[in-house]
Amino acid sequence: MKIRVFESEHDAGLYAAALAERIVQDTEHPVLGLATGRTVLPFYEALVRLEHCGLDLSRCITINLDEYIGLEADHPQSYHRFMHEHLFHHVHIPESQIHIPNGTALNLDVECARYDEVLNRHPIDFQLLGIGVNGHVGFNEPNDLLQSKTHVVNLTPETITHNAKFFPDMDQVPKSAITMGVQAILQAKQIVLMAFGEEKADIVARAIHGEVRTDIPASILQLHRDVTIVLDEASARKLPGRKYL
Ligand SMILES: N[C@@H]1[C@@H](O)[C@H](O)[C@@H](COP(=O)(O)O)O[C@@H]1O
Repeated sequence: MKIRVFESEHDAGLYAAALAERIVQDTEHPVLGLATGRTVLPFYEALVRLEHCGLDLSRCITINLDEYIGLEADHPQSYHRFMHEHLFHHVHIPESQIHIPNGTALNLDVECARYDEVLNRHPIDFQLLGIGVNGHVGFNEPNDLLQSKTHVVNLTPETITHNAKFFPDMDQVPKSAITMGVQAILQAKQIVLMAFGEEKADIVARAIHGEVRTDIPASILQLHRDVTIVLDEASARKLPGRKYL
């Protein structure tokens, strides 16, 4: 695992986007596995700037990690909306090359199988990840086991509470989601996990340096041969050898 610590989220985003840029330039039909969340915003800002400076993203196929169940695509908190607002509206990736799970599919089992087909056709070259404060990646929540395939997941009370601040009241906070499983994540050629802020310091240290455990899903990344962890000082402060700020 490579660990890179930056002074600002902006610089971290530039670095992570430069890693994606290299893959995009070197691959005929690059497949980008994409994530949502506040943490990855500097990555998308940097990627949009790179495109404006000439990087050709039109050959990219994008596959998002997850989506809430029950939110329409245009709901302000849907991951569809997030991705269009922060990336797809600003770059030239054809809509037909964009893949996000459909959280309003009538048959969610069929939707999960459809998504796995997409993943089989397009193995991921570059997988961007954030990390939940409980160690989840995508919405692979802490559990006794980790599911390999795309699946429906009941969000943990911790995740629901964490998300509540984005919704007007508790009733509207999604309680379940569709998420890619750990197989497609681990099969990505290269993985970049970003984390910022004091609240992630503990889980980052446990995921990177602790045991590989299903109750810390991100720890499974220790098994992958090409993972870069992109941090700021605050999220890195509990890593061995770093001074407390
Ligand atoms: N499903 C997403 C994850 O993919 C993301 O990593 C996490 C962290 O979000 P943030 O970056 O806002 O802390 O949020 C959600 O739970």
